[in-house]
Amino acid sequence: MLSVENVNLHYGAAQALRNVSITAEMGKITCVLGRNGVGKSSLLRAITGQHPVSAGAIDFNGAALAGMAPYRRAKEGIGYVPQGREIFPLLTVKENLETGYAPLKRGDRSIPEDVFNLFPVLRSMLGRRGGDLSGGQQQQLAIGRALVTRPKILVLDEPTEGIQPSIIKDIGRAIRYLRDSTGMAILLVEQYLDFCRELADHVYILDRGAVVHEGAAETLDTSEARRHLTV
Ligand SMILES: Nc1ncnc2c1ncn2[C@@H]1O[C@H](COP(=O)(O)OP(=O)(O)OP(=O)(O)O)[C@@H](O)[C@H]1O
Repeated sequence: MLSVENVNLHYGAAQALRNVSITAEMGKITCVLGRNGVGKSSLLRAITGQHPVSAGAIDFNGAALAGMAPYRRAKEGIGYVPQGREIFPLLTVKENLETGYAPLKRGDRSIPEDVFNLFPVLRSMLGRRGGDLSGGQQQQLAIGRALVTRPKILVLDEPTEGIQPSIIKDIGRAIRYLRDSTGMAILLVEQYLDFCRELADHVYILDRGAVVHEGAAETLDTSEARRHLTV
């Protein structure tokens, strides 16, 4: 289980997270909803080690993460799919996937078959440059690359952003499959309410850097959620 407890995060004098506490359980999909600029990416940066926290604790399966370098967190099993995909445009699809080998021992360095079963387009495009892929294909590649690291928790930053509906469906199917077949934890930040409601087991709403709602997905009050998602 991932546990974020009373975390504050600052950019200089500006506070982006205020006393944020969330948990993401193994075998469950946890979704953090919020509109632009409320701190969703900052929360994931705190979890993956891209930005230091100013207060609070982050634990994953008993290991304290705060202060740990991002590559060490990857070794602990934190797989990250960043906002905007961050694909290497001049590397091939295969090479992009192989960048996920970095936290693995030499003997474990292979691309799991699941990556191609979930996203068959990646197999057919292995020799193409990342930059030649469509946005949806790049999103699938970014998820595939995170899966190469053999994560115990997959952390995704707005995977539906700018993606066409058919690929959003594929990504939803993949996330559900990963929860059900591997028992990994999945933590998703989103502003797409319907995607989140269909997939999530547990939902948080973030507003102005603070958690303003927490509960089981089936009890989510959609009109309250919409209120927090509109400017
Ligand atoms: N590197 C930075 N330096 C200064 N302020 C930042 C930085 N990154 C984010 N912020 C500010 O912190 C706040 C939270 O940003 P964050 O990116 O976490 O929000 P978000 O919910 O992920 O939004 P989006 O959906 O637009 O990515 C915003 O006010 C943003 O302007």
